[in-house]
Amino acid sequence: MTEQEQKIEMVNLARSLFERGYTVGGAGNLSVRLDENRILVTPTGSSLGRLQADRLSVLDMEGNVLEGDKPSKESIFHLAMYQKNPNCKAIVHLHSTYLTALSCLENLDTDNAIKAFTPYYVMRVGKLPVIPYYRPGDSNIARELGERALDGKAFLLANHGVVVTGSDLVDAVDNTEELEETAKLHFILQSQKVRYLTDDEVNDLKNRGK
Ligand SMILES: O=C(CO)COP(=O)(O)O
Ligand SMILES: [Zn+2]
Repeated sequence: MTEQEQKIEMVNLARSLFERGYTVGGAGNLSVRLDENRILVTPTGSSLGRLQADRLSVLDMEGNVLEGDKPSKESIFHLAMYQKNPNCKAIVHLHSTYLTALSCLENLDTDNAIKAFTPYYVMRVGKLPVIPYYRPGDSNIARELGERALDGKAFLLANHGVVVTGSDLVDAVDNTEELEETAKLHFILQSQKVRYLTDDEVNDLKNRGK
């Protein structure tokens, strides 16, 4: 894909997320690793429903702006994750309803906020560690996500939202949609007796990919 095609893909996927209610207002941000030395990221304060390809921010790995508008205030955590995990090629950060609701609960299991009860959650995401609350844009989010970037594909930011990675932007968006759906089911099933997948069932899925 050319760089221009990657920009257009980001605009289209962001609009699709916005139109289906995964994000509102100016919340959330997306990024893609363009090459060894540069990332593409959504501008700060922008609605994911109304991005423009030629205004997306291009940054070097130190966070210097090479092209486009002022980048997301969360670019520092995006950069930290790319620097620590070379397999991470795209990142979606949203305040989607069910995952954000989950992030506000007390007494979450910080190693894994959603225990597996469906195969696609295991195949696409696996587990959901929780990062403690810091204000949006705080460099501590970058420090924590950098330290844990190799631990998994998705992270819940306490009292804030979710961060999901992928092998490209389509993969990161698909992982995010699956995870938001899993959080929704988690709440629907809240007062029911759930049969969780057994360790053997989870391991069998892990070995098969998606
Ligand atoms: O979700 C957000 C902060 O956590 C949105 O911030 P930006 O508009 O700077 O990307
Ligand atoms: Zn946010």
